[in-house]
Amino acid sequence: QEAEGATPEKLEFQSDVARLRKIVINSLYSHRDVFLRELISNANDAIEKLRLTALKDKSLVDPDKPLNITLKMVKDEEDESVQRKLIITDTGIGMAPEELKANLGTLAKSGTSEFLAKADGENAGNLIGQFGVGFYSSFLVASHVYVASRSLPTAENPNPVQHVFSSDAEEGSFEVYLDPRGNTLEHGTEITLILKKDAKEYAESATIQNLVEKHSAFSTTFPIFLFDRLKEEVPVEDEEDESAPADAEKKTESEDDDDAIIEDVTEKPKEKKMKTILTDHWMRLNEQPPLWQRDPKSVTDQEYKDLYKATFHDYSEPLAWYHFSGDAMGTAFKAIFYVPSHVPADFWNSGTPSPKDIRLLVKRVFITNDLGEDALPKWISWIKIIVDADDLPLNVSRETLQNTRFLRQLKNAIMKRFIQLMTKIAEEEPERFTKINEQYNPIFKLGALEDEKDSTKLAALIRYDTNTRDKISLEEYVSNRKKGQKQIFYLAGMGQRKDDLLKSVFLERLTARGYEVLLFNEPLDEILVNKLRKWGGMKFQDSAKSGLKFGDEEEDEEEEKERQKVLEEQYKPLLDWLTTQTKGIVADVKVSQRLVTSPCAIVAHQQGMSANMERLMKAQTQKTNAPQAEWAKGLKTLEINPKSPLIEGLLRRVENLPAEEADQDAEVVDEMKEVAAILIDSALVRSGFEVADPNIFFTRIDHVLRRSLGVSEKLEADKNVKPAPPVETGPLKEDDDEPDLLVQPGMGGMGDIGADFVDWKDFKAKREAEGSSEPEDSARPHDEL
Ligand SMILES: Nc1ncnc2c1ncn2[C@@H]1O[C@H](COP(=O)(O)OP(=O)(O)OP(=O)(O)O)[C@@H](O)[C@H]1O
Repeated sequence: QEAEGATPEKLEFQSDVARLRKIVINSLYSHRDVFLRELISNANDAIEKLRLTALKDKSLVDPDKPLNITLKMVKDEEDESVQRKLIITDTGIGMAPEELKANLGTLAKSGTSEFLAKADGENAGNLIGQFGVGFYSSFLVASHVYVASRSLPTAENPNPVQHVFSSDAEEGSFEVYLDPRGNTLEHGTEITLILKKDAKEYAESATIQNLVEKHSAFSTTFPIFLFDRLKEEVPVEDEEDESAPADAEKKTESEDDDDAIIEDVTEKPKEKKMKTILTDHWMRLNEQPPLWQRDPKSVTDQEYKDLYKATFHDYSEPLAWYHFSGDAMGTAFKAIFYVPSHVPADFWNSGTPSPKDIRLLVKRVFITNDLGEDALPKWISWIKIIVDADDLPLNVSRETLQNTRFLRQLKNAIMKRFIQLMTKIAEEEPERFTKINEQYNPIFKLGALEDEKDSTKLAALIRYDTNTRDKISLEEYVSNRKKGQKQIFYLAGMGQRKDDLLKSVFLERLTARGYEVLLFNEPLDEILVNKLRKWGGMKFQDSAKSGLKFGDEEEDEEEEKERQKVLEEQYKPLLDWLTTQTKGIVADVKVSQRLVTSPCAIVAHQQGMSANMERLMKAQTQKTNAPQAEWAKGLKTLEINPKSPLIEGLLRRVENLPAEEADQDAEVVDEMKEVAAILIDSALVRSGFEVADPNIFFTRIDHVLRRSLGVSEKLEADKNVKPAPPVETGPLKEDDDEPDLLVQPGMGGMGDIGADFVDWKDFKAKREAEGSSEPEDSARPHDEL
């Protein structure tokens, strides 16, 4: 009687699988070793799944059955033509027939479509390192793959039957059928690779041992056994016993009685007959205890890196790691955390972090990698950790775990160690730290903002560019302060390049005098200094705000005050006049002490909002604290540079105005007002603010340009344009092959765009009266656009 499912069901691979298999088979030849790592990793996952299921329902799994991975090679030493096989078996969760179809016949893996998209354009060989192609890598070495699998019993199916998935490397289809051998597996999966002719070495014990040691020693904490048939030379036992000394040769040295008779006994080399026998061994390959259980002194860097790659499926090397033991709530644990080569691409976009890379084990057994959203604060949620606790109850659920003080203490221990590690590297290995900092500088900023307790320690790790140096710490800034300097100067311009920041008006005097200024161009910079307020006893001072003090003012305070007084008197007419011109834009007009070359700048008050903050607020939300924000925005001063020829010129013009308004020439006054308005608007732009109405700003510039070119300010552009034809009725005519032209031959050019509406009929009549036969006149050249 034929059992159900015994007839093979032939199925086509999903098209993406077919593509992936092709890429794998064709282009990853030089990386084909990876197949074993991928299959062992799948086997480990399957056993971990089984272990977790068994924690919930013990009746499903026989506790006496071992959880392991076995590797077996099948070959005929005598006959090379016999195809060799490698069989990888796990006692994991197994797959039901529909899972065999779905998991191995379709692509559900997240990274694979990305792999496929990239693999089309690039050498896929380079990509394997980044992605790992899972099960399909079997086809790198196998011409045919059989996957026999038996799933765990369930309530609906208390006695699952073993099925086989079979697929040939050459075909785009696979078959799933009842295993004719019956249930050879208790539960789990057995993958038989029929090795290609050129992949014979994968049936050699030495090759397999070497590969497991290289790539998979850390992929699993479950034992990996290799079944090996060893040749051994053993003595032939059923030979007659020849152990008696062979013909002792008696040689009389002397016949003299006094002399002892020395017998020289030479044992004739005993020709023991040997024979070669084959012995079967199950050899444990990953015998070392898991790396985190070992003494850190006995672990090499390479081993740490290999563990990282195998555990977190990241093929780039970690930048740093830390291996430590600790105690949380009386539970001893061992842990290793890793700093990956990159912060995950979506880190800044994702709101609430849900760290997926804290692998919690209890007594070496994997429990979970989902410790919930609060497992770690956002700033460090990217870290990758292995924690092995000594005695948490094995069946802890995620919810219970989340509430344990164990987790809270663990979290604190990890953060503390991370900061310690970074601080140590920063102090002892500056070059290495520079590399880490390239990736993690914004993370340190976020940490300093988020973490109340260790804010200062994290801020000490931040590196800033300045107008005089690159990548310095706040500590280094403080030790480079000038005599008397009590402020840490900074200039903030979110998203601006360093070169642009260096050109800022606010740096003119500071740079000219040789003071160092921190350059901020990331969103968190200004927010962070507002939180820190001080560093090493020095206050942070925005160089674009009032209140800036060099600290040496006292030296020539009197002289300076006198100079300022003279200038203020000299410029009083201009200051007064500008005050009336700038109502509503700035609160004050002053003679500047900070400008060197620029004619003027807009400076925010100490309590006001810097240009950078204004932009930040605008980018985040338009409405936050609207009235306060508006008030803060108003706190600005226009500073004029008394040494600028432009300002001097304006002063002369103001001085020349007749005192009585009635006597003033209206045209001259308008012209001056326009110049003042442009000056203020450009000061706003130069200082990083936005002008209130860019259109008016450009109209004013237009006027000034006309004046300088001697073009009348009243003359308007010709607004006469061809209006659109009347509404078309009836069905739409198909376009013929004529090219689309933006402007028809003989029609208006630039001046037409955006001009006023002119009635179509009037226009047509006018053009006809002018004798135009447009638009057919294709001989005319096209107007320039
Ligand atoms: N030995 C196995 N036991 C049970 N299920 C398996 C086994 N090998 C593969 N599978 C199932 O087949 C699926 C596809 O495997 P594949 O190796 O292609 O991708 P993956 O393991 O999900 O991803 P990756 O290999 O990148 O980690 C797995 O997700 C798993 O459900």
